[in-house]
Amino acid sequence: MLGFDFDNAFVREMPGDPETGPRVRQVEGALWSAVDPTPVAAPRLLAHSAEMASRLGISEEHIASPGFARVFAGNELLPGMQPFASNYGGHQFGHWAGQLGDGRAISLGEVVNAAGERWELQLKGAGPTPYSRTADGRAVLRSSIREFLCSEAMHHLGVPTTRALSLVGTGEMVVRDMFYDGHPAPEPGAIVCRVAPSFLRFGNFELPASRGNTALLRQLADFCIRRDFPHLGGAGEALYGQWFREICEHTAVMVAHWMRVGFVHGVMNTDNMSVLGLTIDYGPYGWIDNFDPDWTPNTTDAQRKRYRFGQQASVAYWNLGRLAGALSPLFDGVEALQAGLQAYVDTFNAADRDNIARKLGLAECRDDDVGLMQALQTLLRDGEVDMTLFFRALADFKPIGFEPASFESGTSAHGLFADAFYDDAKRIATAPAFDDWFAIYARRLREDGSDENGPAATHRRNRMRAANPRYVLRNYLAQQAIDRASQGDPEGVKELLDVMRRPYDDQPGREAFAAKRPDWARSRAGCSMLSCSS
Ligand SMILES: Nc1ncnc2c1ncn2[C@@H]1O[C@H](COP(=O)(O)OP(=O)(O)OP(=O)(O)O)[C@@H](O)[C@H]1O
Ligand SMILES: [Mg+2]
Repeated sequence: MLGFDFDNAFVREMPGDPETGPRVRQVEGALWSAVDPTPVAAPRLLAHSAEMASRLGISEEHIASPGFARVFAGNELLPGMQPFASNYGGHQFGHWAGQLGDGRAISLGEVVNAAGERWELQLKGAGPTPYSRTADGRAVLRSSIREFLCSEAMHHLGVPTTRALSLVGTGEMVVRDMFYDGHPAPEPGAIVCRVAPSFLRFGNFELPASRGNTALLRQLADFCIRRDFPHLGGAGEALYGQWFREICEHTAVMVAHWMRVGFVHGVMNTDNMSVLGLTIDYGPYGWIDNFDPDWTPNTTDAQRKRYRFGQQASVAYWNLGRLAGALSPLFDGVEALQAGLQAYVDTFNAADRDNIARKLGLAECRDDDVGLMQALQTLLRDGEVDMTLFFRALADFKPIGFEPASFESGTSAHGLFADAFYDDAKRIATAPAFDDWFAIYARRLREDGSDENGPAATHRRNRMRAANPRYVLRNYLAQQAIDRASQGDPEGVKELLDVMRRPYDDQPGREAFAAKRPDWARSRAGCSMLSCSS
């Protein structure tokens, strides 16, 4: 019926909790607990990803049937499904938090599709588990819409990510104190089915390590290598070393993509870091509007801004350090772990340079170009310039015949970028500095042999447009879709998803989705500030 078989390797091969059901508890010596989703009152499919469905071999006809909504609300299990919550710990905001685990995520099973790909299906918001602690195991519609949309938007942007298959309304209300200010209120509930080859997180390894259970740690590491890194060869420490190195490299590539597209994860705790280097846990994330490396959308982190945009590469390194510590019982010395961390640095730097070359339209990134990008970023920050609009427009900059001062006087370059500024006074104040920068940039492009309208310029523009998206999931766009869905109309979610399917293409008639943040959204909840309460 669904066109796939289940092959539940994790629960088959890894030790599980002897107790089943959702009683809250510490679970020692086991990596997962069997627990069923709690049925909901009135499942209703609000949106789905056609790409993910077809990848799994699920037909559109099946998606439209009531059975689909029931299964992906957790009301019905298909043959072969073995629901479980996984047991993990984590460092939250720099501190070891002990056992956390899937408190509201319940995996249904591992699918192997017709192409032989393995995809784990996981419901987020499916009800209480042994790891729910004091919370309810549910998720609200607004946060589920955000997770659903961003998972797919990131995929289409080329950023490694967990995917989303479906968004199902539960027909039940969930009480949340959105700003932790003593005003709890009921909100509609929803469940996302997310999909990934593996949901293993750094925290899955940290927890057995923190309890001194090296045998369990080793069992999990061996399993992860076997299932999720089958291409790695060798044995023993050499194999573990290669594996850790790949985790580091994948993490570096992921964060470099975040920096390229202006994504701020918002809560990079080690329990939210995937060993496959997939973006996971779309909670209080946000997108950069005006370029500001110090910005974080997460209101819980507003004071220290640990997870601000410009800090993400360092935080990922710190997180990998925690993972290295957890894995250290598998190693005699520290060299292999240190080499892995160094591989993170090297991979990130190489990816960052690649970003510079592609975003600026250079054939390659020379040492001086790193400074050129840094100077530009300072200007973008000082001038309060929209990151997405600016880089997109940069492809149309004409280096030949560019005269300094034209930026200020309103000809040439200026016209291209005028729309990217949020503040007129700042635009005027930074105009001379932008002029200087464009003069250097124009010279640099001419050195690269860019012609005005010939094939070299076309090639450069196409390359830039493939690195600098026209459409990103701006915070206010997601909020508008949420507002509509909260009134009972999910069409806004579907339309936004459709726009985000082709983020690098100009889509005539959809200019509004590329518009910079409107004034009303500057300080509105959900648009520039996101609560962890989800
Ligand atoms: N409503 C909830 N009910 C039960 N547990 C929750 C709830 N919200 C969060 N948790 C748990 O709190 C911990 C940290 O939460 P965090 O916000 O990082 O994750 P999350 O958004 O629930 O999910 P994930 O990381 O699976 O995407 C996790 O163990 C998570 O399962
Ligand atoms: Mg989480």
